[in-house]
Amino acid sequence: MSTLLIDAKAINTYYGASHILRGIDFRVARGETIGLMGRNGMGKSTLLKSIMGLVKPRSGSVDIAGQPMMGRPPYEIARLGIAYVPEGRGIFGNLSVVENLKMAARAGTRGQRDWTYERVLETFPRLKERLGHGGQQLSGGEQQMLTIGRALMTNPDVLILDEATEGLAPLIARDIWRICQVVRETGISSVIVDKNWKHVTQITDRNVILVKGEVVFEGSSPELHARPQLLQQYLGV
Ligand SMILES: Nc1ncnc2c1ncn2[C@@H]1O[C@H](COP(=O)(O)OP(=O)(O)OP(=O)(O)O)[C@@H](O)[C@H]1O
Repeated sequence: MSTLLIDAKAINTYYGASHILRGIDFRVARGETIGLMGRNGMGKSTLLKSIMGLVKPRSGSVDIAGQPMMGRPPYEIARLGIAYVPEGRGIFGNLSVVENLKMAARAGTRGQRDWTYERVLETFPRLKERLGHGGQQLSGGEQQMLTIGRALMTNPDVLILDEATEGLAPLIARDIWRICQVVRETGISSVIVDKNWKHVTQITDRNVILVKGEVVFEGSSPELHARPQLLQQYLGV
């Protein structure tokens, strides 16, 4: 079995005539935590959507767990163990917290059921206090936790978080980072897109920086920290 859970090669993605992703290679190995960084509009979300089958690249290949999946629908990609939490959430506002979580439950690709309803609630004590609430009655941070909790209920091999802490109060954001660490410790791979490079690089094995749809840096957190001029140049920090 391939050890690469995601193996995207030479991806070129367009929106109409705009050439957004320019020959990107991006891979995720089992157990790896990856930071995907870059300023606004550099193509991070488009890369994630290209992997998830939400946007079809014009050329390149996307293999998921060793299977060629480019152009396949998102649910088929999710079935291969990829859980995607898009920017801006996406819970079912008219369903309760319990319903949102329980409807997502399934075993992972190897039959694993590490993330049960009970474990998700232990990990997100705030949700436990809101079980009967409808999704739309939750605060932004609670909604984000519910989306992540729902993704974990699918027992994924890879968890993809696009701007999960965006707009959240610092205490709530800290809770999301704690959860990222728990996810890492349970051996699930993650791809984390976040503006806070300090938090990102604390938990990542590898970081990828995009500028105008191209990979301009790829390396470990110590490698990135050793080159502060890159942070300045590519992230504007
Ligand atoms: N549906 C769309 N149609 C046309 N252009 C789009 C669409 N979505 C994104 N774009 C453009 O594609 C480029 C890359 O956007 P993308 O959302 O992938 O960037 P990003 O790095 O995720 O940044 P952000 O943090 O702002 O989401 C931007 O120039 C954006 O304006």
